[in-house]
Amino acid sequence: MVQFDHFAKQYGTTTILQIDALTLPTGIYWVKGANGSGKSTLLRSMAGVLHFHGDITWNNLRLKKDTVPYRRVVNFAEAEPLFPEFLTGMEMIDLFRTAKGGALRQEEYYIESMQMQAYIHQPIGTYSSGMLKKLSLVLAFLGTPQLILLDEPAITLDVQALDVLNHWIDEQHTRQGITFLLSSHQPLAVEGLSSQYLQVERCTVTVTA
Ligand SMILES: Nc1ncnc2c1ncn2[C@@H]1O[C@H](COP(=O)(O)OP(=O)(O)OP(=O)(O)O)[C@@H](O)[C@H]1O
Repeated sequence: MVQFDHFAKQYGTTTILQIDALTLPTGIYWVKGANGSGKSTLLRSMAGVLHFHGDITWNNLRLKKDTVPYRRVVNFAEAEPLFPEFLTGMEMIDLFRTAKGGALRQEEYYIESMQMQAYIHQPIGTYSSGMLKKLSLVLAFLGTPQLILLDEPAITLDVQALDVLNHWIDEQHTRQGITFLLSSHQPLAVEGLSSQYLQVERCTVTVTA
């Protein structure tokens, strides 16, 4: 369960989001909203990447007080990921898996199902945008996350890769009870997607049936 407690995010003097109190039970949420409404700001705040006022809690872990344990179970993939170009995909995976406490060789299932074997040992600087996106999605599933935040996961993915991603989400939600927040401008074909979604509008976030 996610809880927002007097959450507010400003850039300079402009308030982008204000959520006094909001609880999100376990589930799969589609985060909707117009360009510039604050979807990425919301997800980046929840990931602990941005400074904000108030606090966000995942179960009993408060982001600001329990930062390390919170970030261990909350994984995030940026809309437009940026990684050091001189590292290989596998080196990034090793770094993330170790930091997130994932089991040895956990990544193999994800690499194989996304068919990334041919380039996973190549430097990231040689990757296309779709290859980079796939890597960022693999990283978001490593460790033992309880909440996964995916910002625009569908962009640059081919149809086959999108099917694989939908399967990962459905499988991890069903088997492990992982909660997902997925921001997307396109309708998502995830099987377990709840009928509720998060509507982000300037300054407000509402859960809508
Ligand atoms: N670093 C920043 N400095 C100042 N303003 C910012 C910054 N980042 C985002 N904003 C502003 O915050 C608002 C929300 O941006 P955000 O990227 O969260 O929107 P979004 O809903 O994800 O948009 P899109 O659908 O276009 O990706 C926008 O008005 C944007 O201009």
